[in-house]
Amino acid sequence: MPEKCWGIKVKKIIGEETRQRLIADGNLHPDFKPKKDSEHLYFPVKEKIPDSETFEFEARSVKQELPRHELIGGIAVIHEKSNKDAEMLLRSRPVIHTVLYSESAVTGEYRTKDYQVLAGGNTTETDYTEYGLRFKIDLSKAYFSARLANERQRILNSMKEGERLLDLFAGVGPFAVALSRKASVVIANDINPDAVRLMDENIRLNRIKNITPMLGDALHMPGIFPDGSFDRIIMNLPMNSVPFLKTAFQLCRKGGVIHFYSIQEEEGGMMEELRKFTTGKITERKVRSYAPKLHHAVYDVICE
Ligand SMILES: C[S@@+](CC[C@H](N)C(=O)[O-])C[C@H]1O[C@@H](n2cnc3c(N)ncnc32)[C@H](O)[C@@H]1O
Repeated sequence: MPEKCWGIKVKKIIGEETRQRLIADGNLHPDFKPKKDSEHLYFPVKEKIPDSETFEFEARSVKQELPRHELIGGIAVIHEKSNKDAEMLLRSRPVIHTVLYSESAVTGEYRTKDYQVLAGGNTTETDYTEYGLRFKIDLSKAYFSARLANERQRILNSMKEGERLLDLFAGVGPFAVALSRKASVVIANDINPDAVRLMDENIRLNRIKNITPMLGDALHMPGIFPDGSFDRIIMNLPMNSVPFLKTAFQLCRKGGVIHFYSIQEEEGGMMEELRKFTTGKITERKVRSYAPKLHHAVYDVICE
C-alpha cells in the first residue's frame, strides 16, 4: 500500500546527483522506494525540506539499513572502521567505487584528513557533480565537503548579477565555481598548491572564464587589491577565520557582504568578535551539525 511521505521531484537528468546530495545530507528516507514517471524521479525524504512536497511512495519490504556514511561522488566515507560495513556500502550502489575510513578529523593548515581504503579501488580521487557542475576531488590532498551544497545555492540565490566576489579560502573551488554563475569576476585564493591545481582543473571542466585562481596566504590579499574591491567575500575556514577578519573588512566595500563560517557550540558565539568591525546587520544561521554539541554556523555580515 502506498503511503504519503515528503518527497523531492526532479527531472531525470539530475536524478543521480540529487540522490547523492540527499544521501550526503542524510535526508533520503530509507523506508520508502523512489519512483519515476516518464520525465521525473521522485525521492522520499525524512522530513519537510526546501522544494519538498507530499507524494505517495511504496514502503520497502525489507529495510536496507546502510552504515552511516558521507557520499562524495563515487567515494563513501565512514567514520567507524569496519570491513563488513565497507563491503556492504560498496555493493549497495554501482556508483560507489571506493569506501574510505576517515582516520582523523580535519587537521593542519590545509584542513585535510587521513584516509584508509577499506573497500574498492585504491584511490582518494573521484568525480563529483553538484547542481550540474562537475568537480575533480582528491580527499587526501584538499578539503571538500558535499554537505555544503545547499549553502552554496543559498548564497547564489541571494546574489545580484555582476558582483565582484572574493573567496579567501577557496579549496578546490566549489563556492567560486557555483557563484561564478552570477558574479562578474571571482578571485579564488588558497594556500594549498594541490587545492589550487584541482580548482584550476574544475574551472576548465566547467568552461568558466571569470574566475582567477590564486595561490597564497589570504593575509597578503590587501597588498594586491585596493580597499573595498569586493561586493561579497566568502570566508570558509571555520576553525580559524578570526585572524583574517581585518583583511576581509578591508577588502569588502561599504554595504557589501561577508559570509563568515565558524564551528561553534552556542548560537551567537562570534557576534562580539564581528561587532568589532561593523555596525551593519548580522544574520546568523546553522548550516549543519558538525559533532556532538558543535555546529557549523554562517554569519551573513553587512560591512558598514
Ligand atoms: C575548510 S577548507 C574550505 C575550502 C572551500 N572553501 C570549501 O568549502 O570546500 C579551508 C581552506 O582554507 C585554506 N587555507 C588555510 N589557511 C589559509 C590561508 N592563510 N590563506 C589561504 N588559504 C588558507 C586551506 O588550504 C583549505 O583549503
